[in-house]
Amino acid sequence: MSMIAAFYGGKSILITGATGFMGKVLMEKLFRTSPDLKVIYILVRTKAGQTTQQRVFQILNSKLFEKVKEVCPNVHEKIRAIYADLNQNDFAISKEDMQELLSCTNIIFHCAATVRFDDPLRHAVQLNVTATQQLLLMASQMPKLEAFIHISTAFSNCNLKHIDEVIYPCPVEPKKIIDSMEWLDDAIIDEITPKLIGDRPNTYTYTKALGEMVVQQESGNLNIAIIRPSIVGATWQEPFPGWVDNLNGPSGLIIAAGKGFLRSIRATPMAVADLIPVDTVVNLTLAVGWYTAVHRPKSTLIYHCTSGNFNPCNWGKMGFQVLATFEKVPFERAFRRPNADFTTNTITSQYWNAVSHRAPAIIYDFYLRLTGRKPRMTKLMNRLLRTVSMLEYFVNRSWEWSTYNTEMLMSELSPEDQRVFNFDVRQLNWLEYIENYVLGVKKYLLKEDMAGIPEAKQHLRRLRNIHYLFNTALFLIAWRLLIARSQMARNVWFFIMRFDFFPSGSLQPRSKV
Ligand SMILES: CCCCCCCCCCCCCCCCCCCCCCCCCCCC(=O)SCCNC(=O)CCNC(=O)[C@H](O)C(C)(C)COP(=O)(O)OP(=O)(O)OC[C@H]1O[C@@H](n2cnc3c(N)ncnc32)[C@H](O)[C@@H]1OP(=O)(O)O
Ligand SMILES: NC(=O)C1=CN([C@@H]2O[C@H](COP(=O)(O)OP(=O)(O)OC[C@H]3O[C@@H](n4cnc5c(N)ncnc54)[C@H](OP(=O)(O)O)[C@@H]3O)[C@@H](O)[C@H]2O)C=CC1
Repeated sequence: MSMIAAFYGGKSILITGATGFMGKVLMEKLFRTSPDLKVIYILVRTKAGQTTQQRVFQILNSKLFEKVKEVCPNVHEKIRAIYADLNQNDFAISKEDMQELLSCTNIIFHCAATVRFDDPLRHAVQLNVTATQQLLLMASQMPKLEAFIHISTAFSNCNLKHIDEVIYPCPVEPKKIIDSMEWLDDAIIDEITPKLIGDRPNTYTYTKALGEMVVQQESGNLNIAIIRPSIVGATWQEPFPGWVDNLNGPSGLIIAAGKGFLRSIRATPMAVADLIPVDTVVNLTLAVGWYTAVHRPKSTLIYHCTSGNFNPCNWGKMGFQVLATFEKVPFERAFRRPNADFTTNTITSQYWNAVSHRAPAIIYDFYLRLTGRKPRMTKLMNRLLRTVSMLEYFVNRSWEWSTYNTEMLMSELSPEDQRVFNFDVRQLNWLEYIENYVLGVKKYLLKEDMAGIPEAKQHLRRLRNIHYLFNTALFLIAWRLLIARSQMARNVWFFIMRFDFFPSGSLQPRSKV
């Protein structure tokens, strides 16, 4: 019997960010392994015209939850969606709901965050720092609370090369930052943002670091742990391989490369690609929840959930396998044949951006205009290049994360728990994982049917022929222009013709046998 699964039985669990990528997998695993849990409270806002209930309904009726419905048929009754907006005071939670949360919650998993790299500092602070502070305040009023698990990121200190399982202080105290956001206007905040984030690449990593400081400073008597995942990717094993539902991290780039938009990216092939499957992160999170509540460590423990030091894979190997998978299972209606490559310096990268990204987009838009349609490719390409430029920081560096606490926890688990809540990435086969990832992107993100593969292959063959035709035409035009203008080119041309059409040493045409 799994001790961890048994621990969550009968518990009331509060999850923030349950509608997000990681939150959904966390809920799924909890229901599947501990169907006798009492209730999962989730803080949900309304979005895209959907009420909180409609959002929950959609999640529970998705493919991800198919297995859950078999083991926990009354899952609808065990999930309690509470309207909340983490940007508001007291999260805009009603008094009754707040009362219930304060009096019943046993465990908190705080997953909600803004993960956008380009968020204005004010918004990123509000969600990643102030909301964390407010949630801690709520937690301190929960008499039954056994553990508070905060999800951070392994990149909160990406300005360092070697990162230990400790909290590194930022120069300006989070409280001062929170206060200043209240009275500074947006223009001034924008001006001071680069100074505040210092050598971090974006507001996301900076505010996640501030969030950790808040957790440390406001922990009081709470049992707290922090989990720092690296780049979270599709599921490895559970509930099935390859599940993914958003474009963050590599997923968006896999689509862009598979559809033929992305042809080149400035990346270091030998740099470690520290990807971690989302189900691995969730297994560690649940194990940490159990350990923190049961063993009550004296201080806040930080767990690195990374793959690099256990089972390293580099971007070169990963990119190669992504391309190999496109050969077997191409995406439908590609713009160009998938043929992306890595460049290692800024000048070649700019060259390829002009030749392989911007020029084809302009030509295609010209064609759209000629055929009376609205041009859109240049806009799309600009957006893609902006996204790529934001991710480049992470594909041109390697980091080392110490994993002492994660390894300690692994050794504390019973063999059954090590199996059910497996977070040992040494067992992960990267080539198989990447193949399933690409397949998952095709099935769950692009919603493409496997039956369409022959047609997709046919489309790629057509694109290849157009490519050859286009190149041949381009060559002939260039050559014709050259011959018209240069005597030397004419001489070379006649020299070649002579060899091709006349036997050596004679001026008689070669007989065609
Ligand atoms: C040696 C041999 C080599 C062999 C060959 C090599 C071949 C190469 C093959 C290449 C194949 C690719 C394989 C892998 C490549 C490497 C991948 C590298 C990824 C590295 C990621 C590192 C991130 C790690 C950071 C830390 C981790 C975390 O803690 S946080 C989680 C990560 N967070 C994010 O990823 C958020 C990023 N996103 C954003 O910040 C924003 O979305 C944005 C700024 C990127 C865009 O903002 P904008 O306002 O312009 O757009 P938005 O409204 O958000 O969306 C507009 C449209 O764009 C789509 N979109 C959104 N995000 C992405 C994305 N990440 N990629 C692509 N597209 C995206 C979005 O859906 C919108 O579309 P429409 O709705 O159609 O308009
Ligand atoms: N994905 C990754 O690669 C990594 C993620 N992490 C961390 O893991 C955690 C989960 O990330 P992930 O699941 O990928 O992120 P997602 O963007 O998929 O999910 C974010 C969640 O936060 C919720 N949220 C955002 N703003 C609000 C708000 N104002 N009120 C209520 N809820 C809000 C979102 O709700 P809604 O659906 O309404 O938008 C969503 O449920 C984050 O803390 C992130 O920093 C760490 C390392 C890597």
